[in-house]
Amino acid sequence: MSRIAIAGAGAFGTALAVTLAQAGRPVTLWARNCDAARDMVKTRENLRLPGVPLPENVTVTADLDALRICDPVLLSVPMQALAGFLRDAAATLDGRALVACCKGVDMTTGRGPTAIIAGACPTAVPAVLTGPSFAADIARGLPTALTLACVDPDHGTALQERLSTPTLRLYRSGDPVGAELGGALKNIMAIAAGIVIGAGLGDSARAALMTRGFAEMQRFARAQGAEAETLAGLSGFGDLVLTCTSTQSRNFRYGAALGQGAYFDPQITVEGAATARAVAAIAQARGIDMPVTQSVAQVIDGQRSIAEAVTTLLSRPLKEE
Ligand SMILES: NC(=O)C1=CN([C@@H]2O[C@H](COP(=O)(O)OP(=O)(O)OC[C@H]3O[C@@H](n4cnc5c(N)ncnc54)[C@H](O)[C@@H]3O)[C@@H](O)[C@H]2O)C=CC1
Ligand SMILES: O=C(CO)COP(=O)(O)O
Repeated sequence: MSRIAIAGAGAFGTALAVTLAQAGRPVTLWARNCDAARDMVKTRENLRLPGVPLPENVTVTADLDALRICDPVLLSVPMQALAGFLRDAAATLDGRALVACCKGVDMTTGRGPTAIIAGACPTAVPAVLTGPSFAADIARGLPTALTLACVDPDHGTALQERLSTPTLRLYRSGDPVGAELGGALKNIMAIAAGIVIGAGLGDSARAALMTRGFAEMQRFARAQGAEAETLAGLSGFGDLVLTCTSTQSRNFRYGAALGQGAYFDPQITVEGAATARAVAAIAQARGIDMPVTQSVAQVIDGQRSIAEAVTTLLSRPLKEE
């Protein structure tokens, strides 16, 4: 059986490497930065996931050629870097199962990860691994459940078995578009929830925001061809609940900083910001009603204050739920 590879040695890729390796499956973890790879080889730790020792059967490398013998390859680079990464890596990675672990919509093309994989690697089997899970929780061996989505049921079943571990339980789905949109859209809502809490608007407002945000997520996903049930599962509703209610979420913390008018380190990965812009543009072009997403995009781009966004949302015409 070929080795599992993980491309992208951030917090999430490293956490997946740890749980898979602990379950007895050797993993090759690829980092683009040679110095970072060398440090990890030396210290057996990744600074993005501090306090978690890398098991012996995790091989860290910055050499893309090392992935030639691996299948599946999990893609855990940030969403806005995925297309560029695959342009460079397509010749090495085409033909195998490529499992997108990133959450978002590409700002340049408006595409999700599986469409980007299919465009760059036409003979690959695209799949998605997504759902409510913080890297630190997975790495600590806390119980976690995720969605593994793949159009082909045989490949989906094989990936589900290969990537489940005693603490990481994967549920199968045949709707990768729905699964990836759930993960992308909930990050926008997590920013909005953070804004609500940061600005002191209260828990009731957050519950309203999450519920109306979920309606908006379903509307957008259905218009993109997703199945409604997928959004109601781990990859949509599950991850929405997690990231809108936990300060572990970077998207939530970013929103909270916006709400408080506080500084937020721009080096921190906040997938929902670029995705809000991408989704707002698609929604506007296609006439999909996305008031929360539009407000988030406008607030993060400084086109509207939080007070103005709240007034606009509250003064929309009254309607049926
Ligand atoms: N951290 C978490 O708890 C979870 C993260 N995710 C998703 O995983 C994806 C990655 O997030 P994290 O690992 O948390 O981010 P991170 O900020 O910890 O690390 C990102 C990694 O990607 C690398 N990278 C950046 N640009 C790259 C490029 N052009 N080519 C190759 N590598 C590049 C960076 O060097 C860094 O190692 C995101 O889409 C995120 O939404 C999903 C579930 C949980
Ligand atoms: O996607 C995640 C949890 O499922 C991680 O959320 P953040 O990227 O907001 O930290």
